[in-house]
This record gives sequence, C-alpha cells and structure tokens, in this order.
Amino acid sequence: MSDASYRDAIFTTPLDKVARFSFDERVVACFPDMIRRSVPGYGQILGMLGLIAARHLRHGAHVYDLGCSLGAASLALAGQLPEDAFRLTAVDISPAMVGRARETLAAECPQHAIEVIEGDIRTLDYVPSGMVILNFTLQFLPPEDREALLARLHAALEPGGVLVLSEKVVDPDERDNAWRVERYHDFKRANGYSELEISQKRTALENVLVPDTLEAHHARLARAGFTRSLTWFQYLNFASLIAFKEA
Ligand SMILES: Nc1ncnc2c1ncn2[C@@H]1O[C@H](C[S@+](CC[C@H]([NH3+])C(=O)[O-])CC(=O)[O-])[C@@H](O)[C@H]1O
Ligand SMILES: O=C(O)C(=O)Cc1ccccc1
Repeated sequence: MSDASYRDAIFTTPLDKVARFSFDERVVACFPDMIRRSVPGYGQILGMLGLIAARHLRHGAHVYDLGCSLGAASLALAGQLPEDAFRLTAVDISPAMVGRARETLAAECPQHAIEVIEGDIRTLDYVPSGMVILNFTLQFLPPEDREALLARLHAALEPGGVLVLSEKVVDPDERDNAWRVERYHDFKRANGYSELEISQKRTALENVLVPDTLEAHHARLARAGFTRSLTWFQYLNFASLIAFKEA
C-alpha cells in the first residue's frame, strides 16, 4: 500500500515551460498537503459536510462524492455518521486518485457502504440520491459542461435532497477581487509557498481551473432546477454553497 504523503514541492524549481496542471501520480503523492496548504477553509468545509448530512439525509439514503480525489469528503461523512446512515459512491476521473482513494477508504472505514468508481461525472448514470457533494470539482469542468451536469444531478436528487458545491470564486468587482487574490497569495506564503511556486502554479491552472462568480453559480443552479441555494461559507476567494431540491 502506498499511503505515504509528501510535502507539495511540485512547483519549487524554475520550469522552462509550465505544463497544464493535472491530477497525476506526482500530485496524488502530495495531494493532502497541497490541498490543506492551498485551500482556505478546506478542513472546516469537510467538518461541516457531516453535520449537513446528519441534518438532511434520510436514513440509508444514497450519497455521491463527485471528483472525490483521495476520498476526504467521504471519509468525513463516514467519520461522523454510523455505518447504516448512508450508502456512498465516490467518483474520480484520475486513475491515480481512484487507486489511492480505494485503499484509504477500505482501510479507514471498512464497515461503511462506500464504493469508488473511476469515471467521468459528466456521463455517469446516477441513482436516486439524498446528497451530492461537489467539493472543488465543478471548477475543473469546461464551463460549457457545468449546467448540464447540475441539471442531471438535480434530476437524480430525491425531493428534499441537497447539493453541496464548494468552489474557488471570482469577485465581479475588480478591486475586491484583487484584494481577495492578494490576501490568498499571503495565505499561501504563510503556508510556506514561495513566490515562484505561487506564480508557476497560477500559470499551470490557467484554463484548467476556471472559476465563476457566486452570482453565476446561483443563477446556474436555478436554471438547473434548484429553487433555493445559498452561500454558507466563504474564506477569501473560496466558497461553499448548498442547493436544495424542493421537498
Ligand atoms: N470530469 C470529471 N469526472 C470526475 N472527476 C473529475 C472530473 N474532472 C476533474 N475531476 C477530479 O476532480 C478532482 C478535483 S480536487 C477535489 C477535492 C476533493 N473533492 C476533496 O474534497 O478532497 C480539487 C482540487 O484539487 O482543487 C480531481 O481529483 C480530478 O481528478
Ligand atoms: O492552489 C491554488 O491556486 C488553488 O486554487 C487550489 C488548488 C488546490 C489543489 C489543486 C489545484 C488547485
């Protein structure tokens, strides 16, 4: 089992040409460290997922963790809810992520009904479910594919079901956006990233992670069928929304 986790040093040395960011073996090996040092509020959001599930899930309902990476959201739910509370399908398109997620979830919560699937969340067949988690995943889909996915997820949700959508966001006001991004870079520096690492990662994420405004998210959720959505968390340019399917 390869459950070692390393410090993120992906962008420490100068690169002639910065390649597009991808969820390959190198990223997988340092992913827990990378996401913890790069996403403000990541741990707090994970902690809240279990509380949201406890409040909104019918006993035994199905849950999806879409773009699960190493399964942190699934683990958070399993850590906070009993084995028979839910069944869960975790999905990721990166074979390296799926391999590690399977190992981790089998080792950490063998009694919970959790399966890990390698696949594209845009084309998956969804079973009726009570909760769908998109924790920093929608931002990696081509913008033109986002609404169709949300509409399919709305259709799969049972009445009273919830979608939790966490995303990096942009502020429509240029000055406010610049302030958030500058303080986000301060956050990264405070977490040990150098100027070079910050700037090379920024280049690698261009046209790969394409953030929307909160306004665009709420409008898209409404078009996808969600009659109500709200932003329950924001920390600089990172936010989490919850959208409700009418009961
Ligand atoms: N079309 C797709 N289908 C399936 N997976 C995809 C697709 N596109 C991208 N991914 C996957 O979405 C994940 C995004 S990371 C999620 C963190 C996790 N949720 C966490 O709570 O730790 C966010 C981040 O690294 O900022 C990656 O594992 C991709 O392979
Ligand atoms: O590091 C960044 O700039 C981010 O936006 C967060 C992030 C975290 C992990 C993978 C990709 C992006």
